[in-house]
Order: sequence, then structure tokens, then C-alpha cells
Amino acid sequence: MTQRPYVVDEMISAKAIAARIEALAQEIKREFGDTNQLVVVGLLRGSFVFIADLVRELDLPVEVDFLEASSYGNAMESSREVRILKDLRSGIEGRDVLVVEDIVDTGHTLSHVTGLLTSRKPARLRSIALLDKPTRREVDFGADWTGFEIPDEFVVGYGIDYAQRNRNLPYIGKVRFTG
Ligand SMILES: O=P(O)(O)OC[C@H]1O[C@H](OP(=O)(O)OP(=O)(O)O)[C@H](O)[C@@H]1O
Ligand code: HPA
Repeated sequence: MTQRPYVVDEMISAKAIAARIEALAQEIKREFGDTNQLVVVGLLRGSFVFIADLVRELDLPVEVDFLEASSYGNAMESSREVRILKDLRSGIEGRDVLVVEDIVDTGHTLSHVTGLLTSRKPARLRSIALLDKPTRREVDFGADWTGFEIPDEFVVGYGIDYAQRNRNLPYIGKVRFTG
């Protein structure tokens, strides 16, 4: 695929992300502080950086598991078809579950995954997304906790990609085409 040239303009700094995660971890601890059976589920691939930072701020006994869901491929538009490419390793029936997502855009991914995991009868299921783009929503669904609400821009960095690139940027930036 030939890629149009683009640059990435910083939108949310690494420092601002770290401060927000500290505050979110406190809120999650208030919700789940009474449990010793929390499973933190990262949605691959986009959430791998966020979940790594979040669990290290969570002063709770946790298990970590991953589920891989994909709907964008290399495109900037959702296919609206969420494919599960890798399932959880552990059962979640009767467990407390926190789903960790990098971004909620159209809402298809988080809504689909939440439906799937709810059918497995967890005791409690909550979700957290680092970013929320509410103006793009096609499904009436949102995370229980959100790091930052952002405008309708295609963002990358901190785990999030454009055609598999830029996941390793330490900040969130917006893609700006230059040609
Ligand atoms: O709210 P939505 O419109 O469904 O978009 C959000 C999803 O899109 C991206 O996943 P993608 O399909 O690009 O897979 P990836 O996580 O492997 O990058 C992102 O990581 C979210 O999971
Ligand atoms: O803004 C975005 N950037 C990268 N991947 C995405 N998946 C949904 N929205 C986005």
C-alpha cells in the first residue's frame, strides 16, 4: 500500500497522560477495592501501552488477560465488523472484569466486546478508555471511565496506530497529511 505522507502533531503529552492515569487508578480502586478477583482485560493491539501503565498504578491484586479485536485493518474508517482474533485465556464467570480500551470512536468495538463478555456472566463488568471521540459515535455506548474526550481527529501514539505505524510514540498526536 502506498502511504500518503503525513506528520503527527502532538495533542496530549506523555506527562498529561501519566497524570490522568494516576487519577483514574484511584477511581478504579474505589470501585473495585473490595475484590481480590479482578481481571483486567486489555483489547489488543491498541491498548497495550495504556494497560501496562494503568495496572502499575493500580494498587490492587489483579490478573491480566488480553483479547484481540480488530475492525479498522489499515484504514481510517471502521469496517463496522468486529473480528475477535484472540480470545481470553481464562474464564470470567463470577469474576470482576475491567475492560481496557485505547479509544472509543464509532463505539462498535467496545459495544461488541462488552456484549461478548457479558454473555460469560462476570460478577461485575466495567470498562475504561483512554480516549473518547463522542462526535463519531454510531452505537450508543461508552466506557465507564474516560481519560480524555477528543475532537474528530485521527489520532496515533501511546499504542494507537495508523496502518500499524506510530504505536511507539510516547504521546497522543493527530495525523496531518502533507501531500
Ligand atoms: O469505536 P471504534 O470505531 O470501534 O474504534 C475503536 C477501536 O479501533 C481501534 O482498533 P483496530 O481495529 O484499529 O485494531 P488495533 O487495536 O489492533 O489497532 C482501537 O484500538 C479500538 O479498539
Ligand atoms: O483516531 C483513531 N486512530 C487510530 N485508530 C482508531 N480507531 C478508531 N479511531 C482511531
